[in-house]
Amino acid sequence: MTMRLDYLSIFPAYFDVLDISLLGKAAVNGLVEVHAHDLRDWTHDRHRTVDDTPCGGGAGMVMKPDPWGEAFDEIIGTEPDSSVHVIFPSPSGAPFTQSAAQELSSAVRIVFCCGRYEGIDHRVIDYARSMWTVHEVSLGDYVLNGGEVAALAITEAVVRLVPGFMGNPESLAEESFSAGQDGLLEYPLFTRPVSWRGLDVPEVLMSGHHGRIAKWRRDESVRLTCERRPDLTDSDFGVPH
Ligand SMILES: N#Cc1c(-c2ccc3ccn(Cc4ccncc4)c3c2)n[nH]c1N
Repeated sequence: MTMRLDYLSIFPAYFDVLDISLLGKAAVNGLVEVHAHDLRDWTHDRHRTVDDTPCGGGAGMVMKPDPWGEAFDEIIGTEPDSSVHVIFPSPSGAPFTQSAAQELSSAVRIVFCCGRYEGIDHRVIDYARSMWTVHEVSLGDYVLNGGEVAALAITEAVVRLVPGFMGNPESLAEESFSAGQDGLLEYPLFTRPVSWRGLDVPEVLMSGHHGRIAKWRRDESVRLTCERRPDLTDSDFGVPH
């Protein structure tokens, strides 16, 4: 099954990068199909205007609904279809999580609506909700200038989970935030040389004792999670007091 990804933006060139690396390979393998669109193609004035002043006053500009609606009609269609997932990156969106990425990895179609300025006229989101499955999501508690970077990050998080994308799917199970990791942060990683600039690989990892190695890794995941992400520790994870 091919996942179709559409990107609506006034800077469609942001998505040229999707031709590179694994994502490019996935497109070649037919796993994903990428289409980037310039929202200004659905404007009709000489200046190709996509924004206007906010109703009720306030700073900045708001993206007009008309170009979005016409782009939706052409790109997605005019009939409701809950199998189409429409993603609006937004600073006021719900935090995007690994479980959301997991859910979206089985979608047949995802449309990213990348706003700029102060944001998109809310009626665009309301209209989209009446037609498709809509996700208003945020990457995190910091401010970006638009939705494109978020769309790229979400794309990578989702597509890497599509069956057949990763050469070794087993590696997914041990990553931070993966279900296989019990929601813990990933343990520290080491490779050769065993000694590097006076720094050595922990002896336990060279012991060949799989039980001890597994315990060290679990303990390190719990330690790191307690230190850096207490919000993820909804239990003691058997932390020794
Ligand atoms: N996802 C996500 C985001 C964004 C984001 C996303 C879309 C748009 C469209 C326009 N802007 C600029 C803007 C608008 C209003 N307030 C502040 C900045 C965006 C920011 N910022 N921070 C995140 N984690």
